[in-house]
Amino acid sequence: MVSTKPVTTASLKEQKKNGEKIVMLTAYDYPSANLAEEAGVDMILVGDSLGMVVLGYDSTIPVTLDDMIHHTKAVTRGASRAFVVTDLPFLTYHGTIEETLRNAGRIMQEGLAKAVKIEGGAELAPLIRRCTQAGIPVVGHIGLTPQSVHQLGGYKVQGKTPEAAQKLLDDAKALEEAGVFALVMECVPEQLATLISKQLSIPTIGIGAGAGCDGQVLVYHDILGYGGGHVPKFVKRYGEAGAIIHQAIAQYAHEVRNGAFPAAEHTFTIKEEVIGQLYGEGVKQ
Ligand SMILES: Nc1nc(=O)c2c([nH]1)NC[C@@H]1CN(c3ccc(C(=O)N[C@@H](CCC(=O)O)C(=O)O)cc3)CN21
Ligand SMILES: CC(C)C(=O)C(=O)O
Ligand SMILES: [Mg+2]
Repeated sequence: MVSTKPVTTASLKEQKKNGEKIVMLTAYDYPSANLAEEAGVDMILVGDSLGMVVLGYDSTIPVTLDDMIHHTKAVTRGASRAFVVTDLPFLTYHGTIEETLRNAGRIMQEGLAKAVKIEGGAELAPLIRRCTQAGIPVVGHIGLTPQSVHQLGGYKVQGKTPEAAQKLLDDAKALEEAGVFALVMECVPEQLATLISKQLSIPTIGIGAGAGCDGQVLVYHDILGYGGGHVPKFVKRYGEAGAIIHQAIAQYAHEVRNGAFPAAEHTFTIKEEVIGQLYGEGVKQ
């Protein structure tokens, strides 16, 4: 039985304490948020992956704050129980703290998200403190951070060397200490993500980080088999929505062309005498 109580930062922490896995899924619009909510996900992420998944860019870098607000508005109209988190996009949290607060504030005031997510490690600690002091809940994101793809040299697994693994552990602890209420770990080896999850008291949410995290997140279109592009190895497909949609559109096109659509039940009529009168008056056909 899926609970109907709204998810909160406190209930998420409780889930970790009780060993109940946290389910997070991205959504980018009203119908996807509705479906995610009805299916009982705990958290919805309005990810900047929307740039690649629904806007057709080849990275998350072109995504703007206005794009994120636009999609967040649609998602929050479709979700009431699930906890909605929105990504701060590329370069919207690297200026002054005042600018960052204004940007995060717009996500919450205009988009009505309950929290923001930012990519990066210990260097973000002062910023996170200021956000949480201002009442803005923050989710951290370490490991593969797609906004740095051109520095990382591609979408690759992170934390494989002893130094890189130690840095991820140090970053995770620094982010917890700075006040993030949850931490996303992307493309991190399972043993390392498990160790980090055990050492933190806040929930960890993995994507390509193995089964030892406190929760999992995946991209909506990836689990549904809906959408083109490269699908990462960590994705499991739970549906074939793309194939279903393709088949339906092809059938529609076929029936328009052969006249099977529209049929009588899709058609409006008026009384014969009304149209007869018009014909009688010589209406042009
Ligand atoms: N549709 C979609 N799903 C995602 O999960 C996703 C996006 N888009 N866009 C933003 C980021 C980019 N992500 C990605 C993209 C590619 C790989 C990838 O190809 N990884 C390699 C692993 C390479 C290695 O072994 O180091 C793979 O084979 O999966 C991983 C994460 C995750 N995010
Ligand atoms: C893949 C998840 C963690 C994300 O940041 C996104 O969807 O943008
Ligand atoms: Mg993202």
